[in-house]
Amino acid sequence: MNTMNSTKNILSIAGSDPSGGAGIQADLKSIAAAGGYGMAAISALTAQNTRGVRAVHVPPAGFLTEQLLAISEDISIDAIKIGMLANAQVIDELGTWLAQIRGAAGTAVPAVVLDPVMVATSGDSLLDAAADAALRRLFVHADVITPNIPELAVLARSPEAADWDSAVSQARMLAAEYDVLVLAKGGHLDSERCRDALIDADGVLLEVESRRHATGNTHGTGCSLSAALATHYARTGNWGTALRHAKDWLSDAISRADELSVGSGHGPINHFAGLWDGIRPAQAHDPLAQWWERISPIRAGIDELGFIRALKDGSLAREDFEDYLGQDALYLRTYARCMSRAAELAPDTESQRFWAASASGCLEEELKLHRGRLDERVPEPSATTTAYLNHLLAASHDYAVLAAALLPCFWIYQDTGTRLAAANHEAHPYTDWLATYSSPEFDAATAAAIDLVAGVHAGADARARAAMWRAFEASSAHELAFFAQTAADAPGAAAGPKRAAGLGLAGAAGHGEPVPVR
Ligand SMILES: Nc1ncnc2c1ncn2[C@@H]1O[C@H](COP(=O)(O)OP(=O)(O)OP(=O)(O)O)[C@@H](O)[C@H]1O
Ligand SMILES: Cc1ncc(COP(=O)(O)O)c(N)n1
Repeated sequence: MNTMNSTKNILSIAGSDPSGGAGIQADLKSIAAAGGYGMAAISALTAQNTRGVRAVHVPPAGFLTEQLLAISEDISIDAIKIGMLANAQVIDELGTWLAQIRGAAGTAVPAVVLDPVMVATSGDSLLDAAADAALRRLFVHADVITPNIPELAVLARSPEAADWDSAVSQARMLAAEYDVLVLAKGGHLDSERCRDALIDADGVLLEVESRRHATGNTHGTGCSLSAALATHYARTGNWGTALRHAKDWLSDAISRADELSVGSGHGPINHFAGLWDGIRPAQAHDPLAQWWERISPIRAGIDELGFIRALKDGSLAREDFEDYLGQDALYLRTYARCMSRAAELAPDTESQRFWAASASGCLEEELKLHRGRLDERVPEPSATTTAYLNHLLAASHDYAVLAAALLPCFWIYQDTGTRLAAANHEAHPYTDWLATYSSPEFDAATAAAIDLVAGVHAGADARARAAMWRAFEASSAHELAFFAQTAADAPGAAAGPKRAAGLGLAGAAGHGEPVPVR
């Protein structure tokens, strides 16, 4: 028994998301991030990841009651967050338990935030269509309900709100019908700012807003917001204050979602970004690890390319592979020149040797591989290849910037190659190519290049560091565009070597005149 603890006990009643981004997993993280003690009673099991929901298993509804009673007979509950409920039976079991604990004499009544989860971000249904009436019966036990725009429309029996004013008026109707506070959320609207408002029958009580962060990693934002709201309410006793805290934290967690690297679909938000700043000083002081995290959307984009997937499973058309190798051969010639230039500019012998050896190795080994496959045919450089090479040549005036610009070719190839190599086998049509980029020698060269750039970064001033990051990021975007330039990813593009990536990679493709590559 713990009597000295003023920490609030928060119970999440929700579904499980094994990938950790939504459901009880998101709730427990959000509760902890908000300073609460988290508990979880599981209403349903999902098999899902960042790409979608594959299956749902709902345990017998009575077992939810078993879990709830085990908690409420022992532990004082300060607030409850309710999420996915799956079907009417589960909802009714929960309603019975809520009526019991909210009506019990002599105990404090826990606040209840109900997130009426109906459909996942991926579009998969998480609530039986027949459960609508049961869900509405549950509202009597809730203090706040937090529907998103489509859920609000279903509950208000109206067409989906296309603007904020319509969302507010639907929320107001709902608040009046069920005598409950409604948190209207603008995440699904097509607006620059993300507005949310706490609304009762008379109108808006409080509106909060944040910048709309440019990320696809918003899986579980609704779960996280409602769990944080319940926790902050238990701590402060004020819905307005609780919403302000929850929204500020959520906005930060969304803005730093891309620092995580979880899955290739809609990834989770970064629940502990603020906390980790304090307890992961090594990470915070490892700038190259931060660069690597910051380009995670680019890396995810490469993994998703049709070219990479076809290369992995061996289904890539030979013509596409040869188109790619042709561009790569052109690229490597100038890349080797740029490494020679880095050797020339290098401030110490060791760095000079590294770049010179890499330039030589690049010409000997990689062009040998290409010649074997390309039969000495050398194509014209594509606009995408040209743009990447122009970027490297433009960086060649400054050693620090050039070193940073050269790094993604090592690092991204090594990283992508490691995953491609896992699919390699003797009969793979591109087996020698896959083997080259996943060799221990290439791993060692990549590690040496990272160390070398980290050393340059450590000795650079703030301005030079910013320029290094920009060069690294731009090269990474060029890597993505380079991989994306085959027919596998640009089916509508004109055939031939000039086809540019059709992926909206503005700034990374199609600029400038061809560079002298020979
Ligand atoms: N890109 C974004 N940038 C900033 N805030 C966002 C973004 N997307 C959503 N939000 C915020 O996240 C919260 C949840 O919003 P949303 O309307 O998407 O609910 P939801 O659909 O229930 O969430 P989800 O289904 O993604 O878990 C709201 O506070 C919303 O304003
Ligand atoms: C178990 C569970 N609960 C809720 C959601 C909704 O979250 P999102 O809309 O972000 O997919 C989910 N996907 N899984």
